Amino acid sequence: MAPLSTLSCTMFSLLLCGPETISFGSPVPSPIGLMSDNADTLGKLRAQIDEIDTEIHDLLIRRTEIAEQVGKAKGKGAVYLRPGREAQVLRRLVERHTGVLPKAAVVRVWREIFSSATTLQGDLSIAVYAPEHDPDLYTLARDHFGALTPISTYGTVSGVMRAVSDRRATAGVLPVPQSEDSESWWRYLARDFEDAPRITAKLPFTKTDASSRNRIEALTISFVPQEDTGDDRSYVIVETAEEMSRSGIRALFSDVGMETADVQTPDREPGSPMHLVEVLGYVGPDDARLVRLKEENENKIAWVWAAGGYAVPMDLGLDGASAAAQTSNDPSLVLRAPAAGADEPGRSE
Ligand SMILES: O=C(O)C(=O)C[C@]1(C(=O)O)C=C[C@@H](O)C=C1
Repeated sequence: MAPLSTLSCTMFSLLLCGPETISFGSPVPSPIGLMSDNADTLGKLRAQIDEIDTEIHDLLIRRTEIAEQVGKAKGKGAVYLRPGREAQVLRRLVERHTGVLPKAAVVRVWREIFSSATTLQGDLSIAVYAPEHDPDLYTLARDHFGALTPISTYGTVSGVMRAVSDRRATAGVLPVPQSEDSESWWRYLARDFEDAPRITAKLPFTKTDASSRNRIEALTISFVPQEDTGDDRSYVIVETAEEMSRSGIRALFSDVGMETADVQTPDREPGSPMHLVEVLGYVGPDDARLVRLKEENENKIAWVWAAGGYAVPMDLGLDGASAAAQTSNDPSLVLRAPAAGADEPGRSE
C-alpha cells in the first residue's frame, strides 16, 4: 500500500513528492519530462495560432483594400458611414456563427473593422450628448464606434445637432426621444434632407440577456439616407393642422398601410402640432404611403417628413460574453465620459 501522504498529493505536490514515495500505479513522468511534453504541445498549438493569425491578418489587409475601393465608389465628400450595411453584415455573421467564441466577441471585432474602414474612406468623428450627470451615451458610443474613433461630448442636444448639421461630426448620438423631454431634438429633423440629418441607427445594435438588464439606448443621426435592410423601423414627423390625439394619428397612418409602434407628442408644448411617429418597416422619403397620407388628409395634415430610421437591433440572448457585455454597458464600471461644455464640444480624444 502506498503511504497515505502520497495519496493526498496534488498535481503540484506530485512534482515535489519525488518518485521514491510512490510505490504503485503507472510510471510517473519526471518533472523535466512533464515540462517538455507540455512545452512540446504548447509549441505546436502556438505554431497553429501563428499560422491562423497570418491568415487573418492577410485577410484583414485584403478586406481593407476592398473597403477603400468601396469608399472611392461612393464618391468624394460622401458620408461613408453606412449603418444599414453594417447591420446586414453583422446579422449574416451572427447567423452563420458556430463554436464557443461568443457572438458578442465577433460583433466587437467587426465594430472595430467597420470604424477603421470608414475612417480610411474619409472622416469619421462622433458628437455625443453626454452631460456630466449622465455620461451613459458616451459609453454606448465608444462601444459602437470602437476604440479609435474621435468622440466629442456635448452638454446639450442642440450642441450635438449643430455639430452634425455643420458637418463637424459625421454622426451624432442622442437619447431616444420621450414625450416628457424638455427639448425634442427630433423637431430639428423636420426639414429637407439636404438641410437636416436623419436618424440612422439605434444603439446598442446587439444586446445580450445580461447587457439588457441595465439597458441604455440611443439613436444616431447623420447625413445618410436610411437603407432598407429587411428588418427596420422608421420615423415620420407629422405636422398636423390642429391638435390631434395619438390614437387619431395612428388611425391616419393605419389607413394608408403603415403600422405604428409609437407616437410622441411633446408634453411641454400643449397643442403642439408636431408628432414623431415610429413605424414598423422601412419608409423612404419617396414612399407612396407618405404621399397618400398627406393627399388624403389635406385638412388634417400640414406636412410630413421621412426622418430616417434604424435596422432593428439583434438580440444575442444568453450569449457567452453576456458578463462582459453587461460590464461594458455599465458606465460606472467602464469609461468615464470626458466633461462636456455647456454647449461646446468636450475634449476631443
Ligand atoms: O459597404 C460599405 O459601404 C462600406 O463602406 C464597407 C463597410 C465594411 O467595412 O463592411 C465599412 C463602413 C460602412 O459603414 C459599412 C460597411
